[in-house]
Amino acid sequence: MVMQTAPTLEAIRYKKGSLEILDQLLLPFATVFEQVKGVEDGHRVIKTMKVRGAPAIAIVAALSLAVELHSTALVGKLSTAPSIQEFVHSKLEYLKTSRPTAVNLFEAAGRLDGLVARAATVANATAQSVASAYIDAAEAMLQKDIEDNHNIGRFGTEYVLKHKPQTQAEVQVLTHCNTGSLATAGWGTALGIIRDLHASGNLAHAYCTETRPYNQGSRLTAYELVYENIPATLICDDMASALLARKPITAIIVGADRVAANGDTANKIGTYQLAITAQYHNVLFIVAAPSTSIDLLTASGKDIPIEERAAVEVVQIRGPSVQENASTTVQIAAPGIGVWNPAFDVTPASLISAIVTEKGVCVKKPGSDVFDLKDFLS
Ligand SMILES: CSC[C@H]1O[C@H](OP(=O)(O)O)[C@H](O)[C@@H]1O
Repeated sequence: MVMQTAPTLEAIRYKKGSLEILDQLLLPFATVFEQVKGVEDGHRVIKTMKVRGAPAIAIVAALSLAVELHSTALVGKLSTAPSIQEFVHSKLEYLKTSRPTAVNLFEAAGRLDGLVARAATVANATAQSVASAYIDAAEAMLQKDIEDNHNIGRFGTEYVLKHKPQTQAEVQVLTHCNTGSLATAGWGTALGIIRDLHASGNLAHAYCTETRPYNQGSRLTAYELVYENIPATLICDDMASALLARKPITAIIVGADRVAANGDTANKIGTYQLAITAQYHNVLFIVAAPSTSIDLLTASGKDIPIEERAAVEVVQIRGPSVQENASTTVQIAAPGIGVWNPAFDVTPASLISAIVTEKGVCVKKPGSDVFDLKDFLS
């Protein structure tokens, strides 16, 4: 473990052969980076949510295998192109079992698997050439994600400014969960739009929800907003409708873990009720995600697998520990109570105003209740 004293919003640190992730279980109480030495570590830090957020999960999974492949000992052991290909395939299959809902992990695994299969069949392919092809592609994901996020920010800002009510001189937004630098390679998706609105002088105020049970809002998004000096206020999840009734909120902007072909969107639990209240209050409801979050093979939201997590996340709450660089949990529910803890819900396309990606903004065709994402991506 590498201890850090200065706060940082860099959640993934990579250089060839070395990967470190910021342990998000300890934020905002301590900034501690943990080494990810290979696929076993990668799977564990994703499953335990030391790293989380759909794009970050995919990147850390891919880089954990890059680190393992970089080990010359391994390429020495697996001396042929087909043996490396089989090794990569089995490791990617294993990484896919870490968390089920965010499709970015499955998209990255499928793409890298195909790339390695092709690299293994070219003339004169060697173990080293196949390993290098994988490593180069995994490394490219870091830069591509940051570029995509900046484009999402730009397109999202344009959309909000074009569609905000004439009566609102200033933009005020509400966001849910954490979709910022901590959930991506950097900048963020929904939080990237909020950053862009702020950087371009168009944001009057941002509100973020606590996001129970895991508190990505109060622990992570609030931390990022404070760090960036963005004028912001934290609310409890059950205050959202009151906020929309009392304040001139321009838009609710959220991320996505998986967007079905018709636009139904799986995102952090609580997103669905925010979309309902947005429609009731005639507030824009915007989903922001890279195109890798769009799953054209899943027709609608009813086919999206929803992760259910452990009861401890609901009956306990995380706080600072007396011990430096640590956090602890406190029981907040009556012992013995039953718990249901779905990590995500599905917001129907009909409640979503626009889906903002790095390729542009997808809206519904006039008279339609759903999006045509196949057409949008073609
Ligand atoms: C840009 S990240 C998308 C997504 O990831 C979060 O889930 P989790 O913290 O459980 O990994 C949340 O649903 C965000 O909107």
